Amino acid sequence: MGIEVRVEGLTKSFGRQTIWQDVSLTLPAGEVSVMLGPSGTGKTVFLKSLIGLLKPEHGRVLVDGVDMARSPERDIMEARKKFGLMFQDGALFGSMNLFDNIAFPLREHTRKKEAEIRRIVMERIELVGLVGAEGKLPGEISGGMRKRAGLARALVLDPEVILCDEPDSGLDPVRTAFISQLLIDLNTRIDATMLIVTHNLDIAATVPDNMGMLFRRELVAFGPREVLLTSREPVVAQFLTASKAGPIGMSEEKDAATLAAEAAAYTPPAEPKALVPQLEPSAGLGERAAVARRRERVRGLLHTLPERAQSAIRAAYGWERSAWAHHGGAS
Ligand SMILES: Nc1ncnc2c1ncn2[C@@H]1O[C@H](COP(=O)(O)OP(=O)(O)OP(=O)(O)O)[C@@H](O)[C@H]1O
Repeated sequence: MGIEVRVEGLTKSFGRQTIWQDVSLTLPAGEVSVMLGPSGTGKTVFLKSLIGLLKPEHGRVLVDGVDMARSPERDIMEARKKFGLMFQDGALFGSMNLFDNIAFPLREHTRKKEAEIRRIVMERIELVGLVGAEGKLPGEISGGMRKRAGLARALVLDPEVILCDEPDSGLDPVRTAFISQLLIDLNTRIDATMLIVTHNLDIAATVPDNMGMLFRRELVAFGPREVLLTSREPVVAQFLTASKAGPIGMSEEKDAATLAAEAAAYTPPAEPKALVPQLEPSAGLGERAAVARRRERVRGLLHTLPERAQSAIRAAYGWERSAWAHHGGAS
């Protein structure tokens, strides 16, 4: 099973530019989470901070007892092996065929024999549906295939946490739907903790157990998917309905007063988008282990959530409000 990643009070700046500040959240073990946010809000910087490639000035990122921001570099390197990273463009070596690209981390970081490497690589190639393409160069395949190859490479070291940076970028809606299904199936098969950074509203609505949003140097919210999907917070509602009206504009450099005035003047649409069900694993894979764990976790924190989110969660799990009130918990 995947491991929990705990982020506490994280602040990252480049020179005098604060990217985000005081970000706290926990990626629950084995669950799928999505981080949304307009362009340039520091989502990629956040992913890099989680694995210790960038060093935030304040706060901690706790992974199995190691602080990825401040522990000795040797411990960070060791903890980084628990992560699998899927970059936007697949980050494949153009001169290597897919097999060698996917085998690369095994050859670089382990002393495994070639026969064992072949077994692992072919298993991952099958997992992402690329059997037959292993001899091709990245330049000879489609963007969607490159992403799947990037995902296969992220999987060879059996990661406990998988970070995906915009798995949909450059893909058409159909291929995006396939990659969404692949991510859910992957979570079903290996039960890893997953964080997906994306702008894609379909992925946001159908893939994650949990969702967060970065905007204007803050984490606007993070929690069970129902919290954001039912939110009336202007920034969240505008983003999730892809509306032009609201505090998010083309300009990245509005001042605080303009932003506050726009947020105050913004009325969220009368009805938020209807909640669509989360994707189920493909036939034959069984249920995600995360589902039962999440149900219990959410049961425990239900009373702390906004009323709209509570209603949506009760409806999704079939928890009766009256039973909840009478027995102090749902059955
Ligand atoms: N190494 C760096 N040095 C200085 N500034 C950086 C560095 N890396 C990122 N930034 C700045 O941090 C900000 C956030 O960048 P980031 O790529 O994380 O945004 P994002 O939310 O992932 O955007 P997008 O959705 O467009 O990919 C940008 O203003 C970028 O210029």
